Amino acid sequence: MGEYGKNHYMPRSGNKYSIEEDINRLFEAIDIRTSSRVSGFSSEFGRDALRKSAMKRPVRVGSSQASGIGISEPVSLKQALRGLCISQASEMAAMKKRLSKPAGSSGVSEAGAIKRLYRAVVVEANGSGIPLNEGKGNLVEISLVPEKITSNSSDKMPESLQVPDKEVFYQNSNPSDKATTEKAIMTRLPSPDRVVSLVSGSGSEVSKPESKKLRSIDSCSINGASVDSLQIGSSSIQVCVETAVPDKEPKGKLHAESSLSIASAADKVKSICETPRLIKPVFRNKNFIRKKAKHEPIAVGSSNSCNSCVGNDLGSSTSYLDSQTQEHASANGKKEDMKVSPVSSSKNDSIEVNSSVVGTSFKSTSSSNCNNKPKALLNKADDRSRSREKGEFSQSSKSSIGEYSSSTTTSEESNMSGSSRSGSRPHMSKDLRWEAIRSVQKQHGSLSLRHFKLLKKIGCGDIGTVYLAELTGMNCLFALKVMDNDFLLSRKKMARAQTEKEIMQMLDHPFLPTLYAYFATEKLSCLVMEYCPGGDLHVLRQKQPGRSFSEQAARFYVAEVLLALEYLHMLGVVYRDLKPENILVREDGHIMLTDFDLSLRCAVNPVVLKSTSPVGEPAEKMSSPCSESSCIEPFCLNPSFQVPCFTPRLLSLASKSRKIKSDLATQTSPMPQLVVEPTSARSNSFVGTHEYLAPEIIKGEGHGNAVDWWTFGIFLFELLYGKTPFKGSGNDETLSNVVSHSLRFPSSPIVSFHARDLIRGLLVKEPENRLGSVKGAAEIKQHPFFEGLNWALIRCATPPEMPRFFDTGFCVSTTALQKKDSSKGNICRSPAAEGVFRDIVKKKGLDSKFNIDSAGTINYHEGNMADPRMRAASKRRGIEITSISRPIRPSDFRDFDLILAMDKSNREDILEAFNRWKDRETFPADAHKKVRLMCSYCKKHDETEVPDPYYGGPQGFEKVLDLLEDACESLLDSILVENSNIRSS
Ligand SMILES: Nc1ncnc2c1ncn2[C@@H]1O[C@H](COP(=O)(O)OP(=O)(O)OP(=O)(O)O)[C@@H](O)[C@H]1O
Repeated sequence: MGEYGKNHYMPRSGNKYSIEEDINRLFEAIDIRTSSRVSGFSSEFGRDALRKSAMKRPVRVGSSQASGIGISEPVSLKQALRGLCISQASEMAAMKKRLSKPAGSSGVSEAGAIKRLYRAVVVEANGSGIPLNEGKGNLVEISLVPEKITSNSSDKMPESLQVPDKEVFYQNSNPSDKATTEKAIMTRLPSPDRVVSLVSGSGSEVSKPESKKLRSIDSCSINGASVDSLQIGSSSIQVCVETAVPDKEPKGKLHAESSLSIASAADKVKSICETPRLIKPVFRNKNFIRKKAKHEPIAVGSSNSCNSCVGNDLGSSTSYLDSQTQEHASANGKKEDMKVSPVSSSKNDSIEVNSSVVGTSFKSTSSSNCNNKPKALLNKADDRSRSREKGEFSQSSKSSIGEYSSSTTTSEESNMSGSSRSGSRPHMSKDLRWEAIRSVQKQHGSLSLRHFKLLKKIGCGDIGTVYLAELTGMNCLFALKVMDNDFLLSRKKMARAQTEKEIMQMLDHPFLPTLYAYFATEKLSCLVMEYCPGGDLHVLRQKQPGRSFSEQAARFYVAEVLLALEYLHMLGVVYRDLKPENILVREDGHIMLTDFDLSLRCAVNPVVLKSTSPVGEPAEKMSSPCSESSCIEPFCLNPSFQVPCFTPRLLSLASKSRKIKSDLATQTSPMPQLVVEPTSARSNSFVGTHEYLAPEIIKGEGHGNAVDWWTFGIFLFELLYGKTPFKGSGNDETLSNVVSHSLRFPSSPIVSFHARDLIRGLLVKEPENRLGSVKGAAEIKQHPFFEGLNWALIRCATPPEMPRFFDTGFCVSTTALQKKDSSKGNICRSPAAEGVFRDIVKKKGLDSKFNIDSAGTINYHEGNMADPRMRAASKRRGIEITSISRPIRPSDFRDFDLILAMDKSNREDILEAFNRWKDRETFPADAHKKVRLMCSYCKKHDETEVPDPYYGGPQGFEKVLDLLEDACESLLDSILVENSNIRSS
């Protein structure tokens, strides 16, 4: 990690970043004679020479002269391997975890994985005698196949869902194909477990610690090539050195090959996402295109607004939910089940439910929605619903189209390893939501719908309805996606639901959703996900001046989306439905890419591409390794925050031609590049959203990973210009425009050259020439539009916009305060005390961060009080922070000294509680007047937008706590004075 690691992690923890050491040791242990061969190898790592050599030719494995990964380019391979094993965005989280754990405590060793991976590559390269990359010449392929999460027995889908699900798979296949494919699946599966897992697809966790461990390497020979399969956490990495693999599979024999490929071991390392082209898309497909219900205003209780709306069956009206909410408060679980059951006549409600915790979450910086205020969230969700109903913001004309060719899924399934996967994810096992889920499971044996209180319907999609739900008794909020099995079966959407669930089970990334649990009954299937209170980017864009984001904000959002897509591609998932509507805003302002039911799953073959250098290219044009410790490039050894390393400097020259640009990018990246892109993925499904559909999908030419880079271009365009580039008056015209119209940029708003250049590179109609299609996200990240961006730390960056409402409420008390006031029993909060508090924060220049609510509560504008670090720090200081997930109660005013109400929308609740409390308690006579005064004070500060220097960092917490402590003390003094006044009067 070099300076980077030292600067940013070591001082805090005192630990070293072990992965780098491990890698270094690994490389030292290998007899690398680079220096003798490479002239000019003078620096510590011989970077100059390495760079030159790297630029001349791609990596050659097994060749006699200085070839082989790690021999001619040890540094770059090292970096490449690191990049492979830890996606850059999650690297931070992984490090955090490592640093917080005692050495050796983790079952997963990324360094170990790298070693093994490296060993496998080098051994193969040097000694196997296997014909190496004859056809491809210069590529070492490392297959990274996401491992299928298997179900445990309790995670099986209901019987009724299994067979029909297969039917969905094969809906468009002829019987013989189906039989072949089924047979192929069965042939490949070694154990009944796997059959269950693949057929039911109801995989879920096995969150046992040992399953995190690096597994043994299974070796096999595939078509003469050696394949080593190595499992790291959730992924099985298969290392192979194989003969040339065509980038594109030949067309025409797609279906047959699917079946065959499933049966053949070679498909472990090959993409087998071939799908028969069953439907000629383009305009013939338009009958299948229908508007997605979610884009229609939520019609309460209407049946046609959303076919899949479980909520309709449930009685989806707001009033219903409200009443349900109330009933929940008093009724038993049975009643809840009945309410939730879509056809309640049967009271099924047997909601037997085989639940399973899927894994362990991370989200270290984002607050958990545990202990929040459901009511507040309810209000917020109400607001959002109202907005939709009014068509104010979220009325999007963009509807997803999901027309699958069925065998895609089949082949994808076959690619998933059937072995058991640890449910544990390498991040934040301490997430309160996991604890809450586990606790309920422990208590009741399993998790079911009756354990959730549905607070609000958030929205309705193509395959299900999403509710804001509280895990009863746990003060934890989740988004609960409820799908009606009968509906899914009758509409042949079971495969989509299955795909979504299976993909979500694999995810462990800051910008992708965490699936906490999955359970199903005969009637319903439910996904328990992380709840995002910030709405979606479509809505957020509409709120911007001019309905478009500033370039800075757009850059932030697209960068986070890029990292999410990169991670998905590494897992072999082509997302296919990128659009602002599918990007939710977390409460910390960072994004979450959702909705995977249209995604394509396939194998991915990581490729280490060695850069080539044109003869005579002056060395100065190549980015030099950073000697000045000023590089922000995560792969750089000397990163810093200002000057990007390896960023192409000549790209502007290349704007005339994608080809030239790509070459230049290669030239300026002297290191071999690791490309983990599902480049050979192919599907003929007609899926996506009209305005976002890539030309190759519309033309029915078969598509692969490049569709995500097309949609990425449209997405950036829309964020910047407030509209998509090819939108026509109707869907047909839009599709026609996509295929035939050239890209034009509106004259306003003014958008920078770099942004336009990036869009131009992405919106190339031929997928093979599109930016990102060959080298994936890495290529896009290098574009000057992103210059200066610190990819690894973006999750800690301050988002352009925080959700308007903090949907969390916190009550604070200090033990000291309570003791001091024990004589009185009740602490009487007074406006005078609040005045003192206000003065203090004002004096400290922090009055825009804290204000006093009309109810006399103190609002803290930024930061996340629920963060476990915050809690731990406050505990050390004897301050107790209790986060609550319910409306404020009158007694809270007695029990807590400070009530930090994070959600301004629930002010009325607070005021009501306050008034009820005050009626029964002693209170100064002028309270009402003061309350009014504070109200106007509050209003003023509502409008204040302040940067957030305290957000996210430990020092920030400390400062907040300082402030809090001061405030508490002052408050106490005033309270005591006030109380004694009251007593004496
Ligand atoms: N985790 C979440 N937190 C908050 N809101 C969510 C969450 N997941 C989904 N939503 C919202 O719920 C609504 C329905 O989502 P859902 O994914 O079911 O439908 P969709 O996005 O229309 O996708 P599809 O129809 O393809 O399933 C959307 O408005 C979405 O923004």
